[in-house]
Amino acid sequence: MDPILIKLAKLLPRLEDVEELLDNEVEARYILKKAISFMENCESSKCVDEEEIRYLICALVDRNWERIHTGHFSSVPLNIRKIYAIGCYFKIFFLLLESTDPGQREICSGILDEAQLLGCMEDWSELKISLMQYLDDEKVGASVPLPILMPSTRLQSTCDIPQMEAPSLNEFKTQCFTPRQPTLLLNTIKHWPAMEKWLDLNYLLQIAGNRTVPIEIGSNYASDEWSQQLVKIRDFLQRQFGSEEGSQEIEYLAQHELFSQIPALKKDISIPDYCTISGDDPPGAVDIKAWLGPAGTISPMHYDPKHNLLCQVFGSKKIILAAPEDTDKLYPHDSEFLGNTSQIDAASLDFEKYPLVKEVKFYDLLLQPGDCLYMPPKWWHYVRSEAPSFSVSFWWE
Ligand SMILES: O=C(O)CCC(=O)C(=O)O
Ligand SMILES: [Fe+2]
Repeated sequence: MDPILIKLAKLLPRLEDVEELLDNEVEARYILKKAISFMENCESSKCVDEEEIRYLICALVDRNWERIHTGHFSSVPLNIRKIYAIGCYFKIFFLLLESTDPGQREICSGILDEAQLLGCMEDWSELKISLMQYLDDEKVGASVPLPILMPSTRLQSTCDIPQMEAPSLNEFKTQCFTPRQPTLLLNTIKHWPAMEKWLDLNYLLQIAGNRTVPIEIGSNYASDEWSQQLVKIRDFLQRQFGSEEGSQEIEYLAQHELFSQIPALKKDISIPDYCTISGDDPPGAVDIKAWLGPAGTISPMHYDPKHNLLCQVFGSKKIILAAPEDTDKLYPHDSEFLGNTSQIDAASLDFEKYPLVKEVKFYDLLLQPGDCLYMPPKWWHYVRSEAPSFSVSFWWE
């Protein structure tokens, strides 16, 4: 066995670590007990049961994948997600015992991403990070090179909210944060390495192509045709920005914590200092989300509970805002999961169907590369990309 793998295997969960997860989980207990004891001894002896344990671990992963996909994700018990993640770890080790060639490592990297996206892995973060490094040293090339986007020049456009040129922390605090005033902050992220590097989509492909991410399919998450899928970034980039671009259904890598999944990309951005200004003492963590997609992605009118800086790396976005005071006139959906989302199409208002909308004050703006939009909590926003676009949002309290 590869000496690095032997070291990594020592980080695998032991029975005493997972005991409390397995209270009513007879099947999982039986399988994990066998797998744990196999891995603890795999250095010294060849275990006769290897084939059987490998099979059982795959069954455990499949069974808990099904349980995770039954009902709404938010109601899946945490221990099921943890058992799924642990099963994935063991599945990866069994695959690596078979072979560590690049193809096999890519398969394992996909399993690890799914474990991270669907499972709950916070108790095993050392193992996760070490495994990620071990699996992720392959660079991916494109079969047909992806385009290198041109830096765009600033367009004249209407802006119904105040604009400030990279304000100081104090200006931001007194003129935006404290009065809860949405503001367009011009040329605020011009210094990010991402501003140049990400224009070359082959760079994103190289660094992240092998990784699996959740993609939204269909242009609007509130419509019936909308769905989500886990896909390789390579396939997503090729479909949406490669030579076939435009012939496909719109796919959107939306609201995803890409930078904790792929730390190499985080080096290209930085958390704006404005996020240190906080109503909480000490300030809480900042949630960083990536939004990458072709022209025509739509986030329907909705609000979020936190302060938000939506930063634009490339492409531009048409944004329509409305104040929290107008919530009752924006016809939020009745369902629990869409309660923060309006039924109206903000880009094409239908006063007959939604008469109260006539009384709403809407604010239009165009978010352009290098700029960021400050949105206070609960402000409604509709967002449509006008060109291939990459934004990064920072949410904080
Ligand atoms: O850019 C988008 O499509 C939506 C962004 C958004 O809703 C947010 O940052 O909260
Ligand atoms: Fe949002």
